[in-house]
Amino acid sequence: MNGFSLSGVQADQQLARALAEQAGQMLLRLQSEAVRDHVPAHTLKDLGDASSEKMLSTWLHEARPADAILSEEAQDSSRRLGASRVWIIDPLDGTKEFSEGRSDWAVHVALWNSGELTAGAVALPGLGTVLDSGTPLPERPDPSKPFRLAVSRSRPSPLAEALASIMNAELVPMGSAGYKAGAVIRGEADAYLHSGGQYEWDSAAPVAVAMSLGFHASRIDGTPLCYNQPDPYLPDLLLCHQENAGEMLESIDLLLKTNNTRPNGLFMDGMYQR
Ligand SMILES: Nc1ncnc2c1ncn2[C@@H]1O[C@H](COP(=O)(O)O)[C@@H](OP(=O)(O)O)[C@H]1O
Ligand SMILES: [Mg+2]
Repeated sequence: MNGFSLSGVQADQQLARALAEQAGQMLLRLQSEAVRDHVPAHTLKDLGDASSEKMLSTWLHEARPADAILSEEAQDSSRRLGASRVWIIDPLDGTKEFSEGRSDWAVHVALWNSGELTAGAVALPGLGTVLDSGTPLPERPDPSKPFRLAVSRSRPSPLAEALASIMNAELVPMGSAGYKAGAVIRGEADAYLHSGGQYEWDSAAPVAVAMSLGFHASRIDGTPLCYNQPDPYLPDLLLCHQENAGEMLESIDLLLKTNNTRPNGLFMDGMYQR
């Protein structure tokens, strides 16, 4: 396709997709060689994060030299706070799962432009797919089947566990925020709930993709997710179908009110004690 025929938004979207896909393929090769050569998990973790960061930042600097970048794997700079265009990237989301030779990990590339996420792609190399605003949606699941709530496999949020219990929902544990958001988009889960800690790079691309496809995405109190903030800590997220958002947010509100013993909330600040 001739790049000059694309509008700015389409060109950014195409760039986000190409970058996520290329980095994902490189990581997939790295992972399979490392598994073959019995490379220790902690070495593969560092190698994966560093190689994907290098690839994405080099290509972004070449393709969009004027834009700022916020990345999990690079030193943050205050320059991004005065920039109108900021690429928010997580070069390897689900690093733990990647290092264990699993397939639930992702590459996140999103563009924040003047207050909005305007482009995004989530590569799921373990599934051989890249999700973006053009991803076709599967048929909706049978509503008589139990509601499936995607949660972290290594640190499931107590709020998600409590919500699943009152909704009579099944918990579906998986690694990676992008993979869990992808499970909702791909129809493998009905919602993704996270609380207790996360950063802008964990959710920006998954949220950009999901919202462009018409899904609901917000903080767990229903307020908008705001990106390119001075502090990139963005600890919680609800991603679901629009028709489930109202009921889920009401139930979450009830749970937070009945369990709220500190200003940030028992479930919200990651300090929950069993
Ligand atoms: N309590 C917490 N504090 C900070 N980051 C968290 C977190 N819980 C999950 N995350 C981050 O969110 C991503 C998805 O986590 P999970 O697989 O547990 O759902 C991971 O990103 P990375 O793999 O990029 O570090 C993980 O580090
Ligand atoms: Mg991440």
